[in-house]
Amino acid sequence: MSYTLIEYADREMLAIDLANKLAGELTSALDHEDRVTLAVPGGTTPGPIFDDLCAADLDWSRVDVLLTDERWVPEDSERSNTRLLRQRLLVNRAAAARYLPLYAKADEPEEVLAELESLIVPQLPLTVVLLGMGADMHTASLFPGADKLAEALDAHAPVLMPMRAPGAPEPRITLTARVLDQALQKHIVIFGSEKRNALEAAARFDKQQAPVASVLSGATVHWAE
Ligand SMILES: O=C(O)[C@H](O)[C@@H](O)[C@H](O)[C@H](O)COP(=O)(O)O
Repeated sequence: MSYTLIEYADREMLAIDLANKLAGELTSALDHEDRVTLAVPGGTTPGPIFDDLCAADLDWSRVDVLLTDERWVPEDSERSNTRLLRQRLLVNRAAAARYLPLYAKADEPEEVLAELESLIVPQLPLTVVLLGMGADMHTASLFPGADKLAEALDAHAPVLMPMRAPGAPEPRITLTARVLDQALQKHIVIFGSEKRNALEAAARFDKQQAPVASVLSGATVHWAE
């Protein structure tokens, strides 16, 4: 399973360089496509990347932005990834992008799954995907031990799936492994030694134990201490 690892001097340099790289890939894709898609993670890692990327000089009006996964909480919750995106990515020049939601008001994701999925399906394959990873080797909301993990890792998985996992305090909704893996450009961003060791170990585990292994092939991993 071959991936490329880039080490950065610090997290700030990583954010600047990675934002430039993502913007460059979107710009190149826009040269020959009417519309392109950018999928990004939530969590605590990507905020500084969004702060740089939102200022990129490209035709954001032809970019569809979506999350790789969402926690099933209202948009005003501190835990909402949508909230993070609205505050730090869908601002500045990137405010012109179209946002494809992974959340709608409903008690459970199952109630609105088909509606959310129908907006995403026409935009596939994803042009550029940025993923985060947990030290438990989950990526997006593909958690080891999650109730529907096997189905979400399957080559014939639907595009979007609800997911509940022991390590996740609320239900999740996630793009499935095959959708993430089929992205034309794949990037994974991780900070710290614990995650780097986990990432390097992931290639030796099966995908059920290390879901991130399902998207590693051909990916670029961006790391800073
Ligand atoms: O909603 C989420 O939590 C994510 O999309 C998730 O997959 C995240 O990328 C990892 O859990 C890493 O999270 P941190 O960046 O907070 O360590």
